Amino acid sequence: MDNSSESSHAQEDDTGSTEADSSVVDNILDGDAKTVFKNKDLIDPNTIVDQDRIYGRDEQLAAEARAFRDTLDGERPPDLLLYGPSGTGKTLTVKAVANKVKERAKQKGINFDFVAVNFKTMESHTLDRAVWKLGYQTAQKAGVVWDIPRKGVSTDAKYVRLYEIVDQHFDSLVFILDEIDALTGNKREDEPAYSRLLYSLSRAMAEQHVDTLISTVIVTNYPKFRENLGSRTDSSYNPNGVHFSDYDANELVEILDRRRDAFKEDSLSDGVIELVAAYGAQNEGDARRAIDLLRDAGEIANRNGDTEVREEHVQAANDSVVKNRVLEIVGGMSLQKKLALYAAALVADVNEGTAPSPVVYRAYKRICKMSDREIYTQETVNSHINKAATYGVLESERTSSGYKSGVHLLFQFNEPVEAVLETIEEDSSFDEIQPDDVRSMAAKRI
Ligand SMILES: Nc1ncnc2c1ncn2[C@@H]1O[C@H](COP(=O)(O)OP(=O)(O)OP(=O)(O)O)[C@@H](O)[C@H]1O
Repeated sequence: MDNSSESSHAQEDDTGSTEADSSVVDNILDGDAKTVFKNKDLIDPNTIVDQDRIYGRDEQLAAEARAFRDTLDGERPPDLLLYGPSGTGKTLTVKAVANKVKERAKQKGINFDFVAVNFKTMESHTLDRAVWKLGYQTAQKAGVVWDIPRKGVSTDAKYVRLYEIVDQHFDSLVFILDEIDALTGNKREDEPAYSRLLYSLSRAMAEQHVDTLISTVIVTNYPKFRENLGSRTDSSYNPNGVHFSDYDANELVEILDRRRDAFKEDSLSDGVIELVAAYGAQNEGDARRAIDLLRDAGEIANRNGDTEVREEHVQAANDSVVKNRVLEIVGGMSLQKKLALYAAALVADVNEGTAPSPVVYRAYKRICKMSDREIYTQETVNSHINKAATYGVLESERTSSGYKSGVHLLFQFNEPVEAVLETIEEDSSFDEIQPDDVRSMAAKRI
Protein backbone atom coordinates (compact mmCIF):
# COMPACT_ATOMS: atom_id res chain seq x y z
CA MET A 1 0.00 0.00 0.00
CA ASP A 2 2.67 2.42 1.14
CA ASN A 3 4.73 1.58 -1.84
CA SER A 4 2.03 2.57 -4.27
CA SER A 5 1.53 6.00 -2.70
CA GLU A 6 5.27 6.52 -2.81
CA SER A 7 5.37 5.60 -6.42
CA SER A 8 2.61 8.00 -7.45
CA HIS A 9 4.48 10.72 -5.57
CA ALA A 10 7.63 9.93 -7.43
CA GLN A 11 5.78 10.31 -10.71
CA GLU A 12 4.41 13.74 -9.77
CA ASP A 13 7.75 15.07 -8.60
CA ASP A 14 9.90 13.74 -11.30
CA THR A 15 8.14 12.63 -14.46
CA GLY A 16 9.66 9.51 -15.97
CA SER A 17 11.65 8.75 -12.82
CA THR A 18 12.99 5.23 -12.75
CA GLU A 19 11.83 4.85 -9.17
CA ALA A 20 8.20 5.13 -10.26
CA ASP A 21 8.73 2.86 -13.23
CA SER A 22 10.44 0.16 -11.26
CA SER A 23 7.70 -0.02 -8.63
CA VAL A 24 5.12 -0.51 -11.37
CA VAL A 25 7.27 -3.34 -12.67
CA ASP A 26 7.81 -4.76 -9.19
CA ASN A 27 4.09 -4.70 -8.44
CA ILE A 28 3.42 -6.76 -11.53
CA LEU A 29 6.31 -9.14 -11.03
CA ASP A 30 5.68 -9.65 -7.31
CA GLY A 31 1.90 -9.89 -7.56
CA ASP A 32 -0.01 -13.13 -7.89
CA ALA A 33 0.04 -14.32 -11.47
CA LYS A 34 -3.60 -13.80 -12.34
CA THR A 35 -4.11 -15.42 -15.64
CA VAL A 36 -6.84 -17.15 -17.56
CA PHE A 37 -4.27 -19.39 -19.25
CA LYS A 38 -3.23 -22.84 -18.12
CA ASN A 39 -1.14 -24.01 -21.09
CA LYS A 40 -0.53 -21.12 -23.45
CA ASP A 41 1.69 -23.23 -25.68
CA LEU A 42 -1.42 -24.86 -27.07
CA ILE A 43 -2.47 -21.61 -28.69
CA ASP A 44 0.98 -20.63 -29.86
CA PRO A 45 1.00 -20.52 -33.66
CA ASN A 46 4.26 -22.50 -33.84
CA THR A 47 3.20 -25.43 -31.69
CA ILE A 48 2.74 -28.68 -33.57
CA VAL A 49 -0.18 -30.18 -31.71
CA ASP A 50 -0.77 -33.94 -31.44
CA GLN A 51 -2.97 -35.68 -33.93
CA ASP A 52 -5.92 -35.90 -31.53
CA ARG A 53 -6.16 -32.11 -31.64
CA ILE A 54 -6.16 -31.97 -35.44
CA TYR A 55 -9.71 -31.80 -36.70
CA GLY A 56 -11.09 -32.78 -40.10
CA ARG A 57 -7.91 -33.40 -42.00
CA ASP A 58 -7.91 -37.21 -42.14
CA GLU A 59 -7.71 -37.34 -45.91
CA GLN A 60 -4.70 -35.03 -46.01
CA LEU A 61 -2.99 -36.76 -43.06
CA ALA A 62 -3.50 -40.09 -44.82
CA ALA A 63 -1.99 -38.81 -48.08
CA GLU A 64 1.02 -37.47 -46.20
CA ALA A 65 1.43 -40.65 -44.14
CA ARG A 66 1.24 -42.82 -47.30
CA ALA A 67 3.99 -40.75 -48.90
CA PHE A 68 6.29 -40.74 -45.87
CA ARG A 69 5.75 -44.43 -45.22
CA ASP A 70 8.28 -45.17 -47.94
CA THR A 71 10.97 -43.82 -45.65
CA LEU A 72 10.35 -46.69 -43.23
CA ASP A 73 10.90 -49.15 -46.09
CA GLY A 74 14.16 -47.48 -47.03
CA GLU A 75 12.67 -45.83 -50.11
CA ARG A 76 12.58 -42.21 -51.16
CA PRO A 77 9.14 -40.70 -50.36
CA PRO A 78 7.43 -39.02 -53.31
CA ASP A 79 7.51 -35.21 -53.42
CA LEU A 80 4.36 -33.53 -52.13
CA LEU A 81 2.66 -30.29 -53.06
CA LEU A 82 0.34 -29.07 -50.30
CA TYR A 83 -1.85 -26.25 -51.53
CA GLY A 84 -4.73 -24.18 -50.24
CA PRO A 85 -5.42 -20.90 -48.42
CA SER A 86 -3.47 -19.65 -45.40
CA GLY A 87 -4.02 -21.25 -42.02
CA THR A 88 -5.69 -24.41 -43.29
CA GLY A 89 -3.37 -26.94 -41.68
CA LYS A 90 -0.83 -27.61 -44.42
CA THR A 91 2.23 -27.06 -42.25
CA LEU A 92 0.65 -28.53 -39.13
CA THR A 93 -0.38 -31.83 -40.73
CA VAL A 94 2.88 -32.43 -42.57
CA LYS A 95 4.99 -31.69 -39.50
CA ALA A 96 2.77 -33.85 -37.30
CA VAL A 97 3.17 -36.78 -39.71
CA ALA A 98 6.90 -36.15 -40.12
CA ASN A 99 7.34 -36.20 -36.32
CA LYS A 100 5.57 -39.56 -36.12
CA VAL A 101 7.66 -40.97 -38.94
CA LYS A 102 10.79 -39.74 -37.19
CA GLU A 103 9.89 -41.71 -34.04
CA ARG A 104 9.21 -44.89 -36.01
CA ALA A 105 12.30 -44.46 -38.16
CA LYS A 106 14.42 -44.13 -35.04
CA GLN A 107 13.08 -47.46 -33.74
CA LYS A 108 14.19 -49.02 -37.04
CA GLY A 109 17.62 -47.42 -36.87
CA ILE A 110 16.87 -45.06 -39.76
CA ASN A 111 18.11 -41.51 -39.36
CA PHE A 112 15.16 -39.55 -40.76
CA ASP A 113 14.44 -35.86 -40.26
CA PHE A 114 12.80 -32.85 -41.87
CA VAL A 115 14.03 -29.32 -42.40
CA ALA A 116 11.37 -26.62 -42.74
CA VAL A 117 12.19 -23.28 -44.36
CA ASN A 118 9.92 -20.34 -45.07
CA PHE A 119 11.21 -18.32 -47.99
CA LYS A 120 8.80 -15.40 -47.67
CA THR A 121 10.49 -14.15 -44.50
CA MET A 122 13.94 -13.81 -46.10
CA GLU A 123 15.02 -10.27 -46.83
CA SER A 124 16.39 -11.22 -50.24
CA HIS A 125 14.66 -13.74 -52.47
CA THR A 126 17.63 -15.01 -54.46
CA LEU A 127 18.74 -18.59 -55.01
CA ASP A 128 22.00 -17.87 -53.18
CA ARG A 129 20.17 -16.68 -50.07
CA ALA A 130 17.78 -19.64 -50.21
CA VAL A 131 20.59 -22.19 -50.36
CA TRP A 132 22.33 -20.43 -47.46
CA LYS A 133 19.16 -20.58 -45.36
CA LEU A 134 18.53 -24.21 -46.25
CA GLY A 135 22.12 -24.98 -45.22
CA TYR A 136 21.77 -23.07 -41.97
CA GLN A 137 18.58 -24.89 -40.96
CA THR A 138 19.92 -28.27 -42.03
CA ALA A 139 23.09 -27.74 -40.01
CA GLN A 140 20.95 -26.90 -36.97
CA LYS A 141 18.97 -30.13 -37.36
CA ALA A 142 22.22 -32.07 -37.75
CA GLY A 143 23.64 -30.37 -34.66
CA VAL A 144 26.66 -28.98 -36.50
CA VAL A 145 27.92 -25.47 -37.10
CA TRP A 146 26.98 -23.85 -40.40
CA ASP A 147 30.34 -22.37 -41.16
CA ILE A 148 29.46 -20.68 -44.45
CA PRO A 149 29.16 -16.88 -44.54
CA ARG A 150 26.21 -15.36 -46.38
CA LYS A 151 28.42 -13.39 -48.70
CA GLY A 152 31.77 -14.03 -50.33
CA VAL A 153 31.12 -17.74 -51.00
CA SER A 154 29.64 -18.95 -54.28
CA THR A 155 26.21 -20.57 -54.43
CA ASP A 156 27.91 -23.76 -55.65
CA ALA A 157 30.13 -23.85 -52.57
CA LYS A 158 27.03 -23.42 -50.39
CA TYR A 159 25.38 -26.39 -52.13
CA VAL A 160 28.51 -28.49 -51.64
CA ARG A 161 28.57 -27.85 -47.87
CA LEU A 162 24.81 -28.40 -47.61
CA TYR A 163 25.03 -31.78 -49.35
CA GLU A 164 28.03 -32.73 -47.23
CA ILE A 165 26.01 -32.19 -44.06
CA VAL A 166 22.98 -33.99 -45.49
CA ASP A 167 25.06 -36.95 -46.58
CA GLN A 168 26.93 -37.28 -43.27
CA HIS A 169 23.97 -36.91 -40.92
CA PHE A 170 20.80 -38.28 -42.49
CA ASP A 171 19.60 -41.48 -44.15
CA SER A 172 16.44 -39.80 -45.30
CA LEU A 173 15.58 -36.09 -45.30
CA VAL A 174 12.50 -34.11 -46.27
CA PHE A 175 12.77 -30.44 -47.10
CA ILE A 176 9.52 -28.65 -46.23
CA LEU A 177 9.61 -25.57 -48.42
CA ASP A 178 7.05 -22.99 -47.33
CA GLU A 179 5.98 -20.18 -49.70
CA ILE A 180 8.56 -21.23 -52.27
CA ASP A 181 6.87 -18.98 -54.85
CA ALA A 182 8.34 -15.99 -52.98
CA LEU A 183 11.70 -17.14 -54.27
CA THR A 184 11.53 -15.15 -57.46
CA GLY A 185 15.28 -14.47 -57.71
CA ASN A 186 16.90 -11.97 -59.92
CA LYS A 187 14.44 -10.44 -62.42
CA ARG A 188 17.05 -10.60 -65.20
CA GLU A 189 17.12 -14.42 -65.08
CA ASP A 190 14.48 -16.12 -67.19
CA GLU A 191 14.02 -19.09 -64.83
CA PRO A 192 12.76 -18.20 -61.33
CA ALA A 193 15.01 -19.08 -58.40
CA TYR A 194 12.51 -21.60 -56.99
CA SER A 195 12.62 -23.55 -60.24
CA ARG A 196 16.40 -23.77 -60.08
CA LEU A 197 16.32 -24.77 -56.42
CA LEU A 198 13.79 -27.52 -57.05
CA TYR A 199 15.81 -28.78 -59.96
CA SER A 200 18.98 -29.01 -57.87
CA LEU A 201 17.26 -30.74 -54.97
CA SER A 202 15.52 -33.21 -57.25
CA ARG A 203 18.84 -34.02 -58.97
CA ALA A 204 20.99 -34.24 -55.82
CA MET A 205 20.66 -38.02 -55.55
CA ALA A 206 20.85 -38.76 -59.27
CA GLU A 207 24.02 -36.70 -59.56
CA GLN A 208 25.47 -38.57 -56.57
CA HIS A 209 25.99 -35.53 -54.39
CA VAL A 210 24.34 -37.52 -51.62
CA ASP A 211 23.35 -41.09 -50.72
CA THR A 212 20.61 -39.68 -48.50
CA LEU A 213 17.04 -40.15 -49.71
CA ILE A 214 15.95 -36.57 -50.32
CA SER A 215 12.42 -35.43 -51.03
CA THR A 216 10.54 -32.16 -50.94
CA VAL A 217 7.21 -30.98 -49.58
CA ILE A 218 6.09 -27.67 -51.00
CA VAL A 219 3.57 -25.67 -48.97
CA THR A 220 1.87 -22.93 -50.95
CA ASN A 221 -1.20 -20.73 -51.32
CA TYR A 222 -0.34 -20.34 -54.98
CA PRO A 223 -0.13 -23.68 -56.81
CA LYS A 224 0.03 -21.83 -60.14
CA PHE A 225 3.72 -21.19 -59.43
CA ARG A 226 4.25 -24.45 -61.31
CA GLU A 227 3.38 -22.73 -64.59
CA ASN A 228 6.64 -20.80 -64.33
CA LEU A 229 8.88 -23.80 -63.74
CA GLY A 230 11.69 -24.12 -66.24
CA SER A 231 11.22 -26.99 -68.68
CA ARG A 232 13.96 -29.23 -67.18
CA THR A 233 12.48 -28.77 -63.66
CA ASP A 234 8.99 -29.32 -64.96
CA SER A 235 9.93 -32.68 -66.46
CA SER A 236 11.79 -33.92 -63.36
CA TYR A 237 9.41 -32.58 -60.70
CA ASN A 238 6.13 -34.48 -60.37
CA PRO A 239 4.75 -34.07 -56.87
CA ASN A 240 1.61 -35.64 -55.43
CA GLY A 241 -0.83 -32.77 -54.89
CA VAL A 242 -2.82 -32.53 -51.63
CA HIS A 243 -5.54 -29.91 -51.38
CA PHE A 244 -6.58 -28.01 -48.23
CA SER A 245 -9.78 -25.97 -48.27
CA ASP A 246 -10.66 -23.15 -45.89
CA TYR A 247 -12.71 -23.79 -42.74
CA ASP A 248 -16.29 -22.78 -42.06
CA ALA A 249 -17.44 -21.57 -38.63
CA ASN A 250 -18.44 -25.09 -37.48
CA GLU A 251 -15.04 -26.54 -38.35
CA LEU A 252 -13.32 -23.68 -36.54
CA VAL A 253 -15.44 -24.41 -33.45
CA GLU A 254 -14.16 -28.02 -33.54
CA ILE A 255 -10.56 -26.86 -33.93
CA LEU A 256 -10.79 -24.31 -31.12
CA ASP A 257 -12.67 -26.70 -28.86
CA ARG A 258 -9.68 -29.04 -28.99
CA ARG A 259 -7.52 -26.28 -27.51
CA ARG A 260 -9.84 -25.40 -24.62
CA ASP A 261 -7.32 -26.71 -22.13
CA ALA A 262 -5.00 -23.86 -23.06
CA PHE A 263 -7.25 -22.07 -20.55
CA LYS A 264 -7.94 -22.75 -16.89
CA GLU A 265 -11.09 -24.65 -16.19
CA ASP A 266 -14.19 -22.41 -16.30
CA SER A 267 -12.23 -19.46 -17.62
CA LEU A 268 -13.83 -19.56 -21.09
CA SER A 269 -17.39 -18.35 -20.82
CA ASP A 270 -20.19 -19.76 -22.97
CA GLY A 271 -20.28 -18.51 -26.53
CA VAL A 272 -16.65 -17.38 -26.65
CA ILE A 273 -15.43 -20.18 -28.92
CA GLU A 274 -18.44 -19.77 -31.20
CA LEU A 275 -17.86 -16.03 -31.50
CA VAL A 276 -14.16 -16.47 -32.27
CA ALA A 277 -15.07 -19.08 -34.89
CA ALA A 278 -17.63 -16.75 -36.47
CA TYR A 279 -15.02 -13.99 -36.81
CA GLY A 280 -12.54 -16.58 -38.07
CA ALA A 281 -14.95 -17.74 -40.76
CA GLN A 282 -15.31 -14.12 -41.91
CA ASN A 283 -11.52 -13.93 -42.00
CA GLU A 284 -11.21 -16.37 -44.87
CA GLY A 285 -11.60 -19.49 -42.72
CA ASP A 286 -8.03 -19.18 -41.50
CA ALA A 287 -7.47 -21.25 -38.33
CA ARG A 288 -4.30 -19.34 -37.49
CA ARG A 289 -6.21 -16.07 -37.26
CA ALA A 290 -8.95 -17.72 -35.21
CA ILE A 291 -6.45 -19.16 -32.72
CA ASP A 292 -4.64 -15.81 -32.52
CA LEU A 293 -7.94 -14.09 -31.80
CA LEU A 294 -8.74 -16.51 -28.98
CA ARG A 295 -5.32 -15.90 -27.45
CA ASP A 296 -5.65 -12.10 -27.84
CA ALA A 297 -9.04 -12.23 -26.10
CA GLY A 298 -7.38 -14.09 -23.20
CA GLU A 299 -4.63 -11.46 -23.03
CA ILE A 300 -7.22 -8.69 -22.87
CA ALA A 301 -9.06 -10.49 -20.06
CA ASN A 302 -5.73 -10.77 -18.20
CA ARG A 303 -4.93 -7.11 -18.71
CA ASN A 304 -8.35 -6.16 -17.34
CA GLY A 305 -7.79 -8.38 -14.31
CA ASP A 306 -10.73 -10.61 -15.29
CA THR A 307 -10.67 -14.28 -14.44
CA GLU A 308 -12.92 -15.29 -17.31
CA VAL A 309 -12.74 -14.63 -21.06
CA ARG A 310 -16.07 -13.21 -22.20
CA GLU A 311 -17.56 -12.21 -25.55
CA GLU A 312 -16.67 -8.56 -24.92
CA HIS A 313 -12.97 -9.53 -24.78
CA VAL A 314 -13.31 -11.30 -28.11
CA GLN A 315 -14.99 -8.24 -29.60
CA ALA A 316 -12.25 -5.97 -28.29
CA ALA A 317 -9.57 -8.32 -29.65
CA ASN A 318 -11.28 -8.42 -33.04
CA ASP A 319 -11.64 -4.62 -33.17
CA SER A 320 -7.95 -4.27 -32.55
CA VAL A 321 -7.05 -6.87 -35.21
CA VAL A 322 -9.24 -5.08 -37.76
CA LYS A 323 -7.77 -1.70 -36.79
CA ASN A 324 -4.22 -2.95 -37.14
CA ARG A 325 -5.01 -4.45 -40.53
CA VAL A 326 -6.58 -1.22 -41.75
CA LEU A 327 -3.75 0.84 -40.25
CA GLU A 328 -1.19 -1.25 -42.07
CA ILE A 329 -2.81 -0.38 -45.39
CA VAL A 330 -4.08 3.15 -44.79
CA GLY A 331 -1.02 4.25 -42.75
CA GLY A 332 1.20 4.01 -45.82
CA MET A 333 -1.11 5.98 -48.17
CA SER A 334 -0.35 9.47 -49.49
CA LEU A 335 -2.53 12.34 -48.22
CA GLN A 336 -4.50 12.56 -51.49
CA LYS A 337 -5.27 8.84 -51.43
CA LYS A 338 -6.40 9.13 -47.82
CA LEU A 339 -8.66 12.08 -48.70
CA ALA A 340 -10.27 10.04 -51.48
CA LEU A 341 -10.72 6.98 -49.27
CA TYR A 342 -12.07 9.13 -46.44
CA ALA A 343 -14.71 10.57 -48.76
CA ALA A 344 -15.72 7.06 -49.86
CA ALA A 345 -15.89 5.87 -46.25
CA LEU A 346 -18.06 8.81 -45.14
CA VAL A 347 -20.50 8.16 -48.00
CA ALA A 348 -20.53 4.43 -47.23
CA ASP A 349 -21.17 5.25 -43.59
CA VAL A 350 -24.59 6.67 -44.45
CA ASN A 351 -25.33 4.10 -47.16
CA GLU A 352 -24.88 0.63 -45.63
CA GLY A 353 -21.27 0.17 -46.62
CA THR A 354 -21.51 1.15 -50.29
CA ALA A 355 -20.60 4.40 -52.03
CA PRO A 356 -21.45 5.49 -55.61
CA SER A 357 -18.50 7.34 -57.20
CA PRO A 358 -20.38 10.57 -58.17
CA VAL A 359 -21.44 11.12 -54.53
CA VAL A 360 -17.95 10.21 -53.35
CA TYR A 361 -16.48 12.84 -55.65
CA ARG A 362 -18.78 15.55 -54.26
CA ALA A 363 -17.84 14.51 -50.73
CA TYR A 364 -14.18 14.55 -51.70
CA LYS A 365 -14.43 18.09 -53.11
CA ARG A 366 -16.15 19.26 -49.94
CA ILE A 367 -13.46 17.67 -47.80
CA CYS A 368 -10.70 19.30 -49.85
CA LYS A 369 -12.33 22.72 -49.54
CA MET A 370 -12.73 22.35 -45.78
CA SER A 371 -9.09 21.45 -45.33
CA ASP A 372 -7.76 23.73 -48.07
CA ARG A 373 -6.33 20.97 -50.24
CA GLU A 374 -5.82 20.80 -53.97
CA ILE A 375 -8.78 19.16 -55.78
CA TYR A 376 -7.92 16.38 -58.25
CA THR A 377 -10.13 15.11 -61.11
CA GLN A 378 -12.81 12.48 -60.58
CA GLU A 379 -10.79 9.98 -62.59
CA THR A 380 -7.78 10.40 -60.30
CA VAL A 381 -9.94 10.15 -57.20
CA ASN A 382 -11.50 6.91 -58.48
CA SER A 383 -8.10 5.50 -59.23
CA HIS A 384 -6.89 6.47 -55.74
CA ILE A 385 -9.81 4.61 -54.19
CA ASN A 386 -9.21 1.65 -56.45
CA LYS A 387 -5.72 1.43 -54.98
CA ALA A 388 -7.35 0.63 -51.62
CA ALA A 389 -9.32 -2.06 -53.46
CA THR A 390 -6.11 -3.82 -54.44
CA TYR A 391 -5.35 -4.20 -50.71
CA GLY A 392 -8.79 -5.63 -50.03
CA VAL A 393 -10.22 -2.69 -48.04
CA LEU A 394 -13.06 -2.41 -50.54
CA GLU A 395 -14.24 -3.68 -53.90
CA SER A 396 -15.29 -1.59 -56.84
CA GLU A 397 -17.70 -2.47 -59.61
CA ARG A 398 -18.93 -0.59 -62.67
CA THR A 399 -22.71 -0.24 -62.64
CA SER A 400 -25.49 1.77 -64.17
CA SER A 401 -28.12 0.98 -61.62
CA GLY A 402 -29.06 2.42 -58.26
CA TYR A 403 -27.93 5.95 -58.92
CA LYS A 404 -29.25 8.60 -61.29
CA SER A 405 -26.09 9.68 -63.09
CA GLY A 406 -25.65 6.73 -65.50
CA VAL A 407 -22.66 4.38 -65.52
CA HIS A 408 -20.47 4.89 -62.49
CA LEU A 409 -18.35 2.99 -60.00
CA LEU A 410 -19.85 1.52 -56.86
CA PHE A 411 -17.43 1.07 -53.97
CA GLN A 412 -18.31 -1.62 -51.45
CA PHE A 413 -16.30 -1.81 -48.22
CA ASN A 414 -14.98 -5.18 -47.05
CA GLU A 415 -13.42 -3.77 -43.90
CA PRO A 416 -15.70 -2.13 -41.29
CA VAL A 417 -16.24 1.50 -42.34
CA GLU A 418 -15.85 2.76 -38.73
CA ALA A 419 -12.37 1.23 -38.53
CA VAL A 420 -11.37 2.99 -41.77
CA LEU A 421 -12.79 6.32 -40.56
CA GLU A 422 -11.19 6.06 -37.13
CA THR A 423 -7.81 5.17 -38.60
CA ILE A 424 -7.82 8.08 -41.05
CA GLU A 425 -9.07 10.51 -38.40
CA GLU A 426 -6.00 9.76 -36.30
CA ASP A 427 -4.00 11.71 -38.91
CA SER A 428 -3.90 15.34 -37.75
CA SER A 429 -4.21 16.58 -41.37
CA PHE A 430 -7.88 15.62 -41.03
CA ASP A 431 -8.55 17.76 -37.95
CA GLU A 432 -10.28 20.60 -39.81
CA ILE A 433 -12.73 18.34 -41.61
CA GLN A 434 -16.24 18.13 -40.19
CA PRO A 435 -17.32 14.60 -41.00
CA ASP A 436 -20.98 15.08 -40.05
CA ASP A 437 -21.32 17.91 -42.52
CA VAL A 438 -20.00 15.58 -45.27
CA ARG A 439 -22.25 12.76 -44.08
CA SER A 440 -25.42 14.86 -44.26
CA MET A 441 -24.51 16.21 -47.69
CA ALA A 442 -23.93 12.62 -48.90
CA ALA A 443 -27.17 11.32 -47.35
CA LYS A 444 -29.17 13.92 -49.31
CA ARG A 445 -27.58 12.97 -52.63
CA ILE A 446 -27.88 9.20 -52.51
N1 LIG B 1 -7.41 -28.95 -38.85
C1 LIG B 1 -6.77 -28.33 -37.85
N2 LIG B 1 -6.88 -28.77 -36.59
C2 LIG B 1 -6.24 -28.16 -35.58
N3 LIG B 1 -5.49 -27.05 -35.74
C3 LIG B 1 -5.36 -26.54 -36.98
C4 LIG B 1 -5.98 -27.15 -38.10
N4 LIG B 1 -5.69 -26.45 -39.20
C5 LIG B 1 -4.88 -25.45 -38.81
N5 LIG B 1 -4.68 -25.49 -37.47
C6 LIG B 1 -3.88 -24.54 -36.68
O1 LIG B 1 -3.94 -23.28 -37.35
C7 LIG B 1 -2.66 -22.66 -37.42
C8 LIG B 1 -2.25 -22.51 -38.88
O2 LIG B 1 -2.07 -23.79 -39.46
P1 LIG B 1 -0.87 -24.08 -40.49
O3 LIG B 1 0.37 -23.37 -40.06
O4 LIG B 1 -0.78 -25.54 -40.68
O5 LIG B 1 -1.46 -23.37 -41.78
P2 LIG B 1 -0.93 -23.41 -43.28
O6 LIG B 1 -2.01 -23.99 -44.10
O7 LIG B 1 0.41 -24.06 -43.35
O8 LIG B 1 -0.82 -21.85 -43.55
P3 LIG B 1 0.17 -21.00 -44.49
O9 LIG B 1 -0.25 -21.27 -45.90
O10 LIG B 1 -0.11 -19.59 -44.09
O11 LIG B 1 1.57 -21.46 -44.17
C9 LIG B 1 -1.72 -23.52 -36.63
O12 LIG B 1 -1.67 -23.02 -35.31
C10 LIG B 1 -2.39 -24.89 -36.64
O13 LIG B 1 -2.06 -25.60 -35.47
